[in-house]
Amino acid sequence: MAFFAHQIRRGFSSSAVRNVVIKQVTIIGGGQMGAGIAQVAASTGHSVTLVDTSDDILKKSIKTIEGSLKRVVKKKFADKPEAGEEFIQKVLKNVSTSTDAGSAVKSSDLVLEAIVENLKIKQDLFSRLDKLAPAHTIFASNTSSLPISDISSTTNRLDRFGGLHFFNPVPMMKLVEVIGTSSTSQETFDSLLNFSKVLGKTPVSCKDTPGFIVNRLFVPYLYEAVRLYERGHGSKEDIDIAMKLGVGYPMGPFELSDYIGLDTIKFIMDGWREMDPDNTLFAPSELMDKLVAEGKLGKKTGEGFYKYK
Ligand SMILES: CCCCCCCCCCCCC[C@H](O)CC(=O)SCCNC(=O)CCNC(=O)[C@H](O)C(C)(C)COP(=O)(O)OP(=O)(O)OC[C@H]1O[C@@H](n2cnc3c(N)ncnc32)[C@H](O)[C@@H]1OP(=O)(O)O
Ligand SMILES: NC(=O)c1ccc[n+]([C@@H]2O[C@H](COP(=O)([O-])OP(=O)(O)OC[C@H]3O[C@@H](n4cnc5c(N)ncnc54)[C@H](O)[C@@H]3O)[C@@H](O)[C@H]2O)c1
Repeated sequence: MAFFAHQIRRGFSSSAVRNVVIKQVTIIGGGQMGAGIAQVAASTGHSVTLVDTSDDILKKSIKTIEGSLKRVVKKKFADKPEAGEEFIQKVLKNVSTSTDAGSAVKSSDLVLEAIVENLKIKQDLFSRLDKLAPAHTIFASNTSSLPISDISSTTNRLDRFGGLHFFNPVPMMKLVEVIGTSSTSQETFDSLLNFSKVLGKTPVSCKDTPGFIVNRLFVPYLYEAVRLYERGHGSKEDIDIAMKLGVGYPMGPFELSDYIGLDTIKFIMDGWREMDPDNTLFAPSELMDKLVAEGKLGKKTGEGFYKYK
Protein backbone atom coordinates (compact mmCIF):
# COMPACT_ATOMS: atom_id res chain seq x y z
CA MET A 1 0.00 0.00 0.00
CA ALA A 2 2.80 2.37 0.97
CA PHE A 3 4.49 1.55 -2.34
CA PHE A 4 1.41 2.44 -4.43
CA ALA A 5 0.83 5.62 -2.43
CA HIS A 6 4.43 6.53 -3.21
CA GLN A 7 3.80 6.02 -6.95
CA ILE A 8 0.64 8.12 -6.90
CA ARG A 9 2.51 10.90 -5.09
CA ARG A 10 5.05 10.81 -7.91
CA GLY A 11 2.27 11.17 -10.47
CA PHE A 12 2.33 7.70 -12.11
CA SER A 13 -0.82 5.75 -12.91
CA SER A 14 -1.07 2.27 -11.39
CA SER A 15 -0.54 0.73 -14.87
CA ALA A 16 2.98 2.14 -14.79
CA VAL A 17 3.95 -0.02 -11.84
CA ARG A 18 2.59 -3.41 -12.96
CA ASN A 19 4.96 -6.12 -14.14
CA VAL A 20 6.07 -5.12 -17.61
CA VAL A 21 6.28 -7.92 -20.15
CA ILE A 22 9.20 -6.84 -22.27
CA LYS A 23 8.64 -7.17 -26.02
CA GLN A 24 10.06 -3.99 -27.55
CA VAL A 25 13.64 -3.27 -26.59
CA THR A 26 15.78 -0.25 -27.38
CA ILE A 27 19.50 -0.83 -26.93
CA ILE A 28 21.65 2.27 -26.82
CA GLY A 29 25.24 1.60 -27.93
CA GLY A 30 25.98 -0.81 -30.77
CA GLY A 31 29.49 -1.80 -29.67
CA GLN A 32 30.64 -5.21 -28.46
CA MET A 33 28.04 -5.48 -25.72
CA GLY A 34 25.12 -3.67 -27.35
CA ALA A 35 25.41 -5.71 -30.54
CA GLY A 36 25.63 -8.95 -28.53
CA ILE A 37 22.59 -8.10 -26.42
CA ALA A 38 20.65 -7.04 -29.53
CA GLN A 39 21.48 -10.38 -31.15
CA VAL A 40 20.29 -12.42 -28.18
CA ALA A 41 17.13 -10.34 -27.70
CA ALA A 42 16.26 -10.55 -31.41
CA SER A 43 16.98 -14.30 -31.45
CA THR A 44 14.44 -14.79 -28.66
CA GLY A 45 11.66 -12.97 -30.55
CA HIS A 46 11.99 -9.43 -29.22
CA SER A 47 11.64 -6.45 -31.47
CA VAL A 48 14.93 -4.57 -31.09
CA THR A 49 16.02 -1.06 -32.04
CA LEU A 50 19.77 -0.62 -31.85
CA VAL A 51 20.93 2.98 -31.43
CA ASP A 52 24.39 4.46 -31.93
CA THR A 53 25.89 7.77 -32.96
CA SER A 54 26.41 7.06 -36.69
CA ASP A 55 25.07 4.86 -39.47
CA ASP A 56 28.59 3.57 -40.15
CA ILE A 57 28.91 2.24 -36.59
CA LEU A 58 25.45 0.67 -36.85
CA LYS A 59 26.38 -1.03 -40.12
CA LYS A 60 29.37 -2.54 -38.32
CA SER A 61 27.09 -3.66 -35.46
CA ILE A 62 24.79 -5.49 -37.88
CA LYS A 63 27.80 -7.13 -39.54
CA THR A 64 29.01 -8.30 -36.12
CA ILE A 65 25.56 -9.72 -35.33
CA GLU A 66 25.44 -11.49 -38.69
CA GLY A 67 28.91 -13.00 -38.16
CA SER A 68 28.04 -14.20 -34.69
CA LEU A 69 24.71 -15.65 -35.87
CA LYS A 70 26.57 -17.63 -38.53
CA ARG A 71 28.70 -19.21 -35.78
CA VAL A 72 25.59 -19.97 -33.74
CA VAL A 73 23.67 -21.64 -36.61
CA LYS A 74 26.71 -23.65 -37.70
CA LYS A 75 26.25 -25.55 -34.45
CA LYS A 76 22.49 -25.27 -33.92
CA PHE A 77 21.47 -26.16 -37.48
CA ALA A 78 24.50 -28.32 -38.34
CA ASP A 79 22.44 -30.69 -40.52
CA LYS A 80 20.01 -28.10 -41.86
CA PRO A 81 21.93 -25.16 -43.40
CA GLU A 82 18.79 -23.79 -45.10
CA ALA A 83 16.91 -23.65 -41.81
CA GLY A 84 19.98 -21.92 -40.36
CA GLU A 85 19.93 -19.23 -43.07
CA GLU A 86 16.18 -18.78 -42.51
CA PHE A 87 16.82 -18.33 -38.77
CA ILE A 88 19.48 -15.67 -39.45
CA GLN A 89 17.13 -13.71 -41.72
CA LYS A 90 14.30 -13.96 -39.18
CA VAL A 91 16.54 -12.67 -36.39
CA LEU A 92 17.92 -9.83 -38.52
CA LYS A 93 14.34 -8.78 -39.36
CA ASN A 94 13.77 -8.26 -35.63
CA VAL A 95 16.56 -5.65 -35.48
CA SER A 96 16.19 -2.11 -36.73
CA THR A 97 18.77 0.64 -36.27
CA SER A 98 18.57 4.33 -35.49
CA THR A 99 20.77 7.29 -34.65
CA ASP A 100 17.83 9.01 -32.92
CA ALA A 101 17.51 7.61 -29.40
CA GLY A 102 14.68 10.03 -28.56
CA SER A 103 12.37 8.60 -31.24
CA ALA A 104 13.45 5.00 -30.65
CA VAL A 105 12.40 4.94 -27.00
CA LYS A 106 8.86 6.12 -27.68
CA SER A 107 7.58 2.58 -28.28
CA SER A 108 9.90 0.73 -25.89
CA ASP A 109 9.17 -1.51 -22.94
CA LEU A 110 12.85 -1.57 -22.01
CA VAL A 111 15.67 0.88 -22.72
CA LEU A 112 18.99 -0.85 -22.12
CA GLU A 113 22.12 1.28 -22.23
CA ALA A 114 25.51 -0.11 -23.30
CA ILE A 115 27.49 3.03 -24.16
CA VAL A 116 30.87 4.24 -22.96
CA GLU A 117 31.68 3.65 -19.26
CA ASN A 118 31.37 7.29 -18.19
CA LEU A 119 28.93 8.40 -15.50
CA LYS A 120 28.19 11.90 -16.80
CA ILE A 121 27.54 10.65 -20.37
CA LYS A 122 25.22 7.89 -19.10
CA GLN A 123 23.39 10.32 -16.78
CA ASP A 124 22.88 12.87 -19.59
CA LEU A 125 21.53 10.16 -21.89
CA PHE A 126 19.02 8.82 -19.36
CA SER A 127 17.96 12.29 -18.22
CA ARG A 128 17.07 13.16 -21.84
CA LEU A 129 15.32 9.84 -22.55
CA ASP A 130 13.33 9.98 -19.30
CA LYS A 131 11.30 12.85 -20.73
CA LEU A 132 10.57 11.01 -23.98
CA ALA A 133 9.90 7.37 -23.00
CA PRO A 134 6.42 6.18 -21.98
CA ALA A 135 5.67 5.94 -18.25
CA HIS A 136 5.75 2.13 -18.19
CA THR A 137 9.19 1.87 -19.84
CA ILE A 138 11.92 0.29 -17.73
CA PHE A 139 15.43 1.74 -17.94
CA ALA A 140 18.49 -0.41 -17.34
CA SER A 141 22.24 -0.02 -17.61
CA ASN A 142 24.83 -2.63 -18.59
CA THR A 143 27.54 -0.75 -16.67
CA SER A 144 30.51 -2.82 -15.47
CA SER A 145 31.44 -0.64 -12.54
CA LEU A 146 29.27 2.42 -11.95
CA PRO A 147 26.61 2.49 -9.22
CA ILE A 148 23.16 2.09 -10.79
CA SER A 149 21.78 4.59 -8.26
CA ASP A 150 24.21 7.25 -9.57
CA ILE A 151 23.25 6.59 -13.19
CA SER A 152 19.51 6.69 -12.41
CA SER A 153 19.74 9.81 -10.24
CA THR A 154 19.08 12.21 -13.14
CA THR A 155 15.72 10.58 -13.94
CA ASN A 156 12.26 10.61 -12.41
CA ARG A 157 11.79 6.86 -12.73
CA LEU A 158 13.93 5.52 -9.91
CA ASP A 159 11.41 2.71 -9.30
CA ARG A 160 11.64 1.61 -12.95
CA PHE A 161 15.42 1.62 -13.14
CA GLY A 162 17.82 -1.30 -12.61
CA GLY A 163 21.02 -2.90 -13.77
CA LEU A 164 21.33 -5.72 -16.30
CA HIS A 165 24.97 -6.73 -16.42
CA PHE A 166 25.75 -9.06 -19.33
CA PHE A 167 29.08 -10.77 -19.99
CA ASN A 168 31.30 -10.73 -23.04
CA PRO A 169 30.74 -12.42 -25.54
CA VAL A 170 27.02 -12.06 -24.84
CA PRO A 171 25.84 -14.85 -27.18
CA MET A 172 28.10 -17.34 -25.34
CA MET A 173 28.09 -16.22 -21.70
CA LYS A 174 25.15 -17.56 -19.74
CA LEU A 175 25.15 -15.16 -16.78
CA VAL A 176 23.25 -11.91 -16.26
CA GLU A 177 23.55 -9.97 -13.01
CA VAL A 178 20.24 -8.27 -12.24
CA ILE A 179 20.81 -5.28 -9.99
CA GLY A 180 18.21 -3.49 -7.95
CA THR A 181 18.83 -0.19 -6.16
CA SER A 182 17.03 0.73 -2.93
CA SER A 183 14.42 2.47 -5.14
CA THR A 184 13.91 -0.25 -7.77
CA SER A 185 10.38 -1.61 -7.43
CA GLN A 186 9.82 -5.34 -6.99
CA GLU A 187 7.77 -5.29 -10.23
CA THR A 188 10.67 -3.80 -12.18
CA PHE A 189 13.14 -6.22 -10.65
CA ASP A 190 10.88 -9.19 -11.48
CA SER A 191 10.43 -7.95 -15.06
CA LEU A 192 14.21 -7.73 -15.50
CA LEU A 193 14.73 -11.20 -13.99
CA ASN A 194 12.07 -12.62 -16.26
CA PHE A 195 13.50 -10.87 -19.32
CA SER A 196 16.93 -12.41 -18.60
CA LYS A 197 15.36 -15.87 -18.40
CA VAL A 198 13.44 -15.36 -21.66
CA LEU A 199 16.80 -14.50 -23.27
CA GLY A 200 17.97 -17.97 -22.22
CA LYS A 201 20.36 -16.62 -19.59
CA THR A 202 20.78 -17.52 -15.95
CA PRO A 203 20.15 -14.43 -13.83
CA VAL A 204 21.58 -13.80 -10.37
CA SER A 205 20.15 -11.10 -8.11
CA CYS A 206 22.57 -8.53 -6.82
CA LYS A 207 22.57 -5.39 -4.70
CA ASP A 208 23.91 -2.12 -6.09
CA THR A 209 27.34 -2.72 -4.57
CA PRO A 210 30.71 -1.81 -6.20
CA GLY A 211 31.58 -4.36 -8.90
CA PHE A 212 28.34 -6.27 -8.23
CA ILE A 213 29.32 -9.95 -7.74
CA VAL A 214 31.58 -10.92 -10.62
CA ASN A 215 33.67 -7.77 -11.04
CA ARG A 216 34.15 -7.44 -7.27
CA LEU A 217 36.07 -10.72 -7.44
CA PHE A 218 37.40 -10.42 -10.97
CA VAL A 219 38.92 -6.90 -10.96
CA PRO A 220 41.53 -7.55 -8.21
CA TYR A 221 42.62 -10.63 -10.18
CA LEU A 222 43.14 -8.64 -13.40
CA TYR A 223 44.92 -5.83 -11.52
CA GLU A 224 47.31 -8.27 -9.89
CA ALA A 225 48.13 -9.86 -13.24
CA VAL A 226 49.12 -6.51 -14.76
CA ARG A 227 51.19 -5.56 -11.69
CA LEU A 228 52.98 -8.92 -11.69
CA TYR A 229 53.90 -8.30 -15.33
CA GLU A 230 54.92 -4.66 -14.74
CA ARG A 231 57.27 -5.80 -11.94
CA GLY A 232 58.88 -8.18 -14.43
CA HIS A 233 57.91 -11.23 -12.39
CA GLY A 234 56.46 -13.11 -15.34
CA SER A 235 55.90 -12.55 -19.06
CA LYS A 236 52.35 -11.87 -20.17
CA GLU A 237 52.44 -15.05 -22.24
CA ASP A 238 53.46 -17.13 -19.21
CA ILE A 239 50.90 -15.48 -16.93
CA ASP A 240 48.19 -16.25 -19.51
CA ILE A 241 49.33 -19.85 -19.89
CA ALA A 242 49.54 -20.27 -16.11
CA MET A 243 45.96 -19.16 -15.51
CA LYS A 244 44.60 -21.24 -18.39
CA LEU A 245 46.40 -24.45 -17.54
CA GLY A 246 46.68 -24.01 -13.78
CA VAL A 247 43.14 -22.89 -13.01
CA GLY A 248 41.28 -23.86 -16.17
CA TYR A 249 40.22 -20.34 -17.20
CA PRO A 250 39.31 -20.18 -20.92
CA MET A 251 41.45 -17.05 -21.39
CA GLY A 252 44.45 -15.67 -19.51
CA PRO A 253 44.18 -12.16 -17.95
CA PHE A 254 45.98 -10.36 -20.82
CA GLU A 255 44.01 -12.13 -23.54
CA LEU A 256 40.83 -11.34 -21.63
CA SER A 257 41.78 -7.67 -21.08
CA ASP A 258 42.32 -7.32 -24.84
CA TYR A 259 38.97 -9.02 -25.41
CA ILE A 260 37.09 -6.71 -23.00
CA GLY A 261 38.77 -3.55 -24.37
CA LEU A 262 41.56 -1.62 -22.64
CA ASP A 263 39.62 1.65 -22.90
CA THR A 264 36.73 0.12 -20.97
CA ILE A 265 39.16 -1.20 -18.36
CA LYS A 266 40.83 2.21 -18.05
CA PHE A 267 37.45 3.96 -17.69
CA ILE A 268 36.64 1.55 -14.87
CA MET A 269 39.98 2.02 -13.10
CA ASP A 270 39.91 5.81 -13.43
CA GLY A 271 36.36 5.92 -12.07
CA TRP A 272 37.14 3.72 -9.08
CA ARG A 273 40.30 5.73 -8.32
CA GLU A 274 38.22 8.93 -8.32
CA MET A 275 35.86 7.37 -5.75
CA ASP A 276 38.68 5.95 -3.59
CA PRO A 277 41.89 7.88 -4.38
CA ASP A 278 44.01 6.38 -1.56
CA ASN A 279 43.35 2.75 -2.46
CA THR A 280 46.61 1.46 -3.96
CA LEU A 281 44.64 -1.23 -5.81
CA PHE A 282 43.35 1.52 -8.10
CA ALA A 283 46.74 3.20 -8.75
CA PRO A 284 47.23 3.83 -12.48
CA SER A 285 49.15 1.40 -14.65
CA GLU A 286 51.69 3.19 -16.88
CA LEU A 287 51.50 0.42 -19.43
CA MET A 288 47.70 0.46 -19.63
CA ASP A 289 47.66 4.28 -19.95
CA LYS A 290 50.29 4.14 -22.72
CA LEU A 291 48.41 1.50 -24.72
CA VAL A 292 45.14 3.41 -24.50
CA ALA A 293 46.83 6.72 -25.45
CA GLU A 294 48.24 4.97 -28.54
CA GLY A 295 44.76 3.71 -29.49
CA LYS A 296 45.79 0.11 -28.80
CA LEU A 297 42.51 -0.87 -27.22
CA GLY A 298 42.73 -4.63 -27.68
CA LYS A 299 41.14 -7.02 -30.14
CA LYS A 300 38.64 -4.42 -31.42
CA THR A 301 41.46 -2.17 -32.77
CA GLY A 302 43.81 -5.00 -33.82
CA GLU A 303 46.34 -4.45 -31.01
CA GLY A 304 46.45 -4.26 -27.22
CA PHE A 305 48.73 -6.37 -25.06
CA TYR A 306 48.92 -8.63 -28.11
CA LYS A 307 48.70 -8.06 -31.87
CA TYR A 308 45.73 -9.46 -33.86
CA LYS A 309 45.56 -9.95 -37.61
C1 LIG B 1 46.50 -2.02 -13.52
C2 LIG B 1 45.30 -2.80 -13.59
C3 LIG B 1 44.80 -3.30 -14.92
C4 LIG B 1 43.63 -4.26 -14.87
C5 LIG B 1 42.38 -3.59 -14.52
C6 LIG B 1 41.16 -4.45 -14.53
C7 LIG B 1 39.94 -3.62 -14.64
C8 LIG B 1 38.67 -4.36 -14.57
C9 LIG B 1 38.07 -4.85 -15.84
C10 LIG B 1 36.70 -5.32 -15.62
C11 LIG B 1 36.06 -5.62 -16.92
C12 LIG B 1 34.65 -5.86 -16.74
C13 LIG B 1 34.06 -6.62 -17.86
C14 LIG B 1 32.63 -6.91 -17.71
O1 LIG B 1 31.96 -6.08 -16.83
C15 LIG B 1 32.36 -8.34 -17.34
C16 LIG B 1 32.81 -9.31 -18.40
O2 LIG B 1 32.21 -9.49 -19.43
S1 LIG B 1 34.18 -10.15 -18.02
C17 LIG B 1 34.47 -11.18 -19.40
C18 LIG B 1 33.81 -12.48 -19.24
N1 LIG B 1 34.13 -13.30 -20.36
C19 LIG B 1 35.05 -14.25 -20.31
O3 LIG B 1 35.62 -14.52 -19.28
C20 LIG B 1 35.31 -14.97 -21.60
C21 LIG B 1 36.24 -16.10 -21.42
N2 LIG B 1 36.45 -16.77 -22.69
C22 LIG B 1 35.64 -17.74 -23.14
O4 LIG B 1 34.65 -18.12 -22.53
C23 LIG B 1 36.03 -18.34 -24.47
O5 LIG B 1 37.37 -18.08 -24.68
C24 LIG B 1 35.17 -17.82 -25.67
C25 LIG B 1 35.16 -16.30 -25.78
C26 LIG B 1 33.73 -18.33 -25.57
C27 LIG B 1 35.78 -18.34 -26.97
O6 LIG B 1 35.99 -19.70 -26.88
P1 LIG B 1 37.33 -20.37 -27.39
O7 LIG B 1 37.18 -21.84 -27.26
O8 LIG B 1 38.45 -19.69 -26.71
O9 LIG B 1 37.41 -19.97 -28.92
P2 LIG B 1 36.52 -20.38 -30.15
O10 LIG B 1 36.66 -19.25 -31.09
O11 LIG B 1 36.91 -21.75 -30.62
O12 LIG B 1 35.03 -20.41 -29.64
C28 LIG B 1 34.41 -21.53 -29.02
C29 LIG B 1 32.99 -21.65 -29.50
O13 LIG B 1 32.27 -20.45 -29.16
C30 LIG B 1 31.73 -19.86 -30.33
N3 LIG B 1 31.77 -18.39 -30.20
C31 LIG B 1 32.76 -17.68 -29.68
N4 LIG B 1 32.46 -16.38 -29.68
C32 LIG B 1 31.25 -16.29 -30.24
C33 LIG B 1 30.38 -15.20 -30.54
N5 LIG B 1 30.70 -13.93 -30.27
N6 LIG B 1 29.18 -15.47 -31.12
C34 LIG B 1 28.82 -16.73 -31.40
N7 LIG B 1 29.59 -17.81 -31.13
C35 LIG B 1 30.79 -17.58 -30.57
C36 LIG B 1 32.62 -20.32 -31.45
O14 LIG B 1 31.98 -20.31 -32.68
C37 LIG B 1 32.96 -21.73 -31.02
O15 LIG B 1 31.90 -22.59 -31.38
P3 LIG B 1 32.22 -24.10 -31.78
O16 LIG B 1 33.27 -24.02 -32.84
O17 LIG B 1 32.71 -24.75 -30.52
O18 LIG B 1 30.92 -24.63 -32.24
N1 LIG C 1 33.52 -4.98 -22.93
C1 LIG C 1 33.10 -5.80 -21.99
O1 LIG C 1 33.66 -6.89 -21.81
C2 LIG C 1 31.93 -5.43 -21.13
C3 LIG C 1 31.26 -6.42 -20.41
C4 LIG C 1 30.14 -6.08 -19.61
C5 LIG C 1 29.73 -4.76 -19.55
N2 LIG C 1 30.39 -3.81 -20.28
C6 LIG C 1 29.88 -2.44 -20.22
O2 LIG C 1 29.05 -2.23 -21.38
C7 LIG C 1 29.16 -0.86 -21.83
C8 LIG C 1 29.61 -0.86 -23.28
O3 LIG C 1 30.84 -1.53 -23.40
P1 LIG C 1 31.37 -2.07 -24.82
O4 LIG C 1 32.53 -2.94 -24.55
O5 LIG C 1 30.23 -2.54 -25.64
O6 LIG C 1 31.91 -0.69 -25.45
P2 LIG C 1 32.20 -0.36 -26.98
O7 LIG C 1 33.23 0.72 -26.98
O8 LIG C 1 32.43 -1.58 -27.76
O9 LIG C 1 30.78 0.25 -27.49
C9 LIG C 1 30.19 1.41 -26.99
C10 LIG C 1 29.31 1.99 -28.10
O10 LIG C 1 28.53 3.05 -27.56
C11 LIG C 1 28.45 4.08 -28.55
N3 LIG C 1 28.09 5.32 -27.88
C12 LIG C 1 28.87 6.08 -27.07
N4 LIG C 1 28.15 7.13 -26.62
C13 LIG C 1 26.90 7.02 -27.14
C14 LIG C 1 25.70 7.79 -27.03
N5 LIG C 1 25.64 8.89 -26.28
N6 LIG C 1 24.60 7.36 -27.70
C15 LIG C 1 24.63 6.24 -28.45
N7 LIG C 1 25.74 5.47 -28.58
C16 LIG C 1 26.86 5.86 -27.94
C17 LIG C 1 29.81 4.07 -29.21
O11 LIG C 1 29.77 4.68 -30.47
C18 LIG C 1 30.11 2.57 -29.27
O12 LIG C 1 29.66 1.99 -30.47
C19 LIG C 1 30.10 -0.18 -20.84
O13 LIG C 1 29.34 0.42 -19.85
C20 LIG C 1 30.93 -1.33 -20.29
O14 LIG C 1 31.45 -1.07 -19.01
C21 LIG C 1 31.47 -4.10 -21.08
